[in-house]
Amino acid sequence: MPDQNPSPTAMLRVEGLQKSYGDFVALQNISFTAKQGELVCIVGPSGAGKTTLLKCIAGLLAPSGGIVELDGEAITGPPKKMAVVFQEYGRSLMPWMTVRRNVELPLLRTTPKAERRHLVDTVLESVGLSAAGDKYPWQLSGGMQQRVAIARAVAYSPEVLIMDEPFASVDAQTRADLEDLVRYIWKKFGVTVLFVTHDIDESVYLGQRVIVLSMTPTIVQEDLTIDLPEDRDQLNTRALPRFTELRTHVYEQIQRAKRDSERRPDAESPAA
Ligand SMILES: Nc1ncnc2c1ncn2[C@@H]1O[C@H](COP(=O)(O)OP(=O)(O)OP(=O)(O)O)[C@@H](O)[C@H]1O
Repeated sequence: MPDQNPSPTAMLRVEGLQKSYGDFVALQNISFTAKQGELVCIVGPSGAGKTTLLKCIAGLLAPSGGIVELDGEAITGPPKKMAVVFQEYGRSLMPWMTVRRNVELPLLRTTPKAERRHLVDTVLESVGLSAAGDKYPWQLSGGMQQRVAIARAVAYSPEVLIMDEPFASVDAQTRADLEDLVRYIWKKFGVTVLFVTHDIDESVYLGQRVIVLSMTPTIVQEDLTIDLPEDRDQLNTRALPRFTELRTHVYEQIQRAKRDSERRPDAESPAA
């Protein structure tokens, strides 16, 4: 039975979410909430259903059962208050439009010109791309392109920002910079962030919570509070003994998820 009296501060509520592809149960029973302004990371073994979960939350896939609510309203299609940043930034930016135009695109029908210009300036500055507004995406590095995708998502003033493996295809140094950018943007704009990653260290570094998914059929195996100091930086935070403890814990949870799925006699092997 779903909670009849959910917390008034839950920006996102997922309750008993189930998703099947034909006979294959990808998500069995997923429940969690994210409060307004929280930064929640989701990790799990490959094929656990992270993308499926995000697509259900983003209104791109219809759940087979359960509830997904944004700000108290059921999600039945892509919600206006939500923006999504995917891994393939190359495919999400329009190569024939300048950076400025790309960022402005979702605002064209909703925001007057002067306000739009100001907004685009603000977000480009926030992601360190003030000087690149007149360039085209193909003139930028991968990391810069992903900054444009983040700027565009933020310009839209979403209440929830969904990020699906956004930094999987950039180099390690750029990745560290982009992680810091996410925390900066999150604090500056007060947006609720749901961040899916394969990278355990990244999830612990970024998140206020880390949700660990089990293998298919998937449930929430653990919802872990990351009790690291709020002010984080790549060198000092990652050198904290507590950081090591938390990453070890999440690593063990993911190993457990894999072992449990191998032991299940009826386990279906996920499609390649
Ligand atoms: N359209 C589909 N039809 C059938 N099965 C699917 C479909 N999409 C995903 N699946 C299956 O559902 C399961 C979860 O897939 P999903 O892509 O959500 O996992 P994931 O955790 O995001 O994976 P990865 O970490 O490898 O990106 C997998 O076993 C996958 O093969």
